[in-house]
Amino acid sequence: MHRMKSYVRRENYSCIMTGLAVIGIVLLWISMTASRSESSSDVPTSAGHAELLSMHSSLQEKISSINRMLNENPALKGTQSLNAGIENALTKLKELESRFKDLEVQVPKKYPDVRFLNYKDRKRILITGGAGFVGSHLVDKLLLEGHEVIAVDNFFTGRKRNVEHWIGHHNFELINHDIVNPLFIEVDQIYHLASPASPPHYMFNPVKTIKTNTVGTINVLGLAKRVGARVLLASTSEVYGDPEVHPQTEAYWGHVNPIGPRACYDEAKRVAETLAFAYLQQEGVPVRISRIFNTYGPRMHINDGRVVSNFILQALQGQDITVYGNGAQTRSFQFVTDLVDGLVLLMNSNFSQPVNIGNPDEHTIDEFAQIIHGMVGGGSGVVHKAAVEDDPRRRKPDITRAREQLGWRPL
Ligand SMILES: O=c1ccn([C@@H]2O[C@H](COP(=O)(O)OP(=O)(O)O[C@H]3OC[C@@H](O)[C@H](O)[C@H]3O)[C@@H](O)[C@H]2O)c(=O)[nH]1
Repeated sequence: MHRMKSYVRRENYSCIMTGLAVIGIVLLWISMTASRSESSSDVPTSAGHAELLSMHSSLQEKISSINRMLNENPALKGTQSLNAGIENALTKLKELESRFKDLEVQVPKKYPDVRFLNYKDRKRILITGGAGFVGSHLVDKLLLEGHEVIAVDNFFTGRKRNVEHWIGHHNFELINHDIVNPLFIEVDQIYHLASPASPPHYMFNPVKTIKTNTVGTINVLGLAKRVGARVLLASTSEVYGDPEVHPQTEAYWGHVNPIGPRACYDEAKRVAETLAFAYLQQEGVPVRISRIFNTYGPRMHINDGRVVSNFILQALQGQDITVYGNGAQTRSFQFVTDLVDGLVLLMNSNFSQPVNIGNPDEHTIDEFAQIIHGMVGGGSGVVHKAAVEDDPRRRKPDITRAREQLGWRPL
């Protein structure tokens, strides 16, 4: 909950910061324009820069001469030569703006510092769904550790802005590709995360969700077989369905309605696990299977539709917090960087059985609504809406296996 508090504060803070940033950018632009003309001799010169500065000073001269003309003879206002002068100045101003844009692109980008790994330790790692909420945090971690990362995404729920801070970095590549189609690429490891994960998103196009998790998984496992890569499958706590065992251990087979609205995700992820095991047993592909429980953190989309972002958004906007059903259903939430640490530990372990990655700190959704309300404050009430069909009533991971096999637990 300590993590949750700082997350909520950060979300609140980021709204204010966005506004300040916009104002800042405008002020910065103005000050850059002014300071470049004032201190042209101090500015380091490149060909484009020097040209820009001379354009700028000639523009300034022109505007001063127009002003001089105006001051000396106000009767000139509206004459042909003055109009031509102003038009000329405006054209030059437009050119100047476009040169600024070009130069901005040329300014070398500052990237986060990445560790140096020698060629033996450095891996080429593919992340399907690499521009998504979890995928982008994994991109950060693996790049910072010094690996080469190729992120593949079809941008259905992923966003370029989640990884834009790495675009252009020599260790990073972003490919717009739908994993339902085969991919030919040489890699050492594959984190297979591609799939919508929020219930409203995966229910939006159930057939596509099934294809992504079945055909997409076959493509990933086939690729791993061809190039000898290791695969980590992002499975889910939803393979337990509406569980009759509590807390859920990996040995529990689950309780899923095969034709319910959640089946497109739950059953497709179950098939994905089956496929991973078949490729392990039949083809010897090294696989790792993570069963990911509810997760929250930065880069969750504002319209993600899951409970954490919905409640925070509603509370920030002073709207009623909408609890589906009676609010007695339970969940436990882990912070996204804990999850990503667990995924990397699992990938690099020798363990091929499924492993729960989640936080055992369980709360009812009603309690959770109160927690968010308490943190954000404001005038929101809590209202109960119709229950969601097949909504799991209790969910809490047993993480004994993760602790014993990986030495992992949420911080
Ligand atoms: O606005 C809301 C949203 C959700 N909820 C409730 O909050 C609980 C959690 O719902 P979420 O949509 O966040 O997530 P769910 O637990 O249903 O599914 C999630 O499970 C684990 C992951 O693998 C997936 O990311 C996702 O499928 C549910 O009981 C849901 O009915 C609300 O009461 N109000």
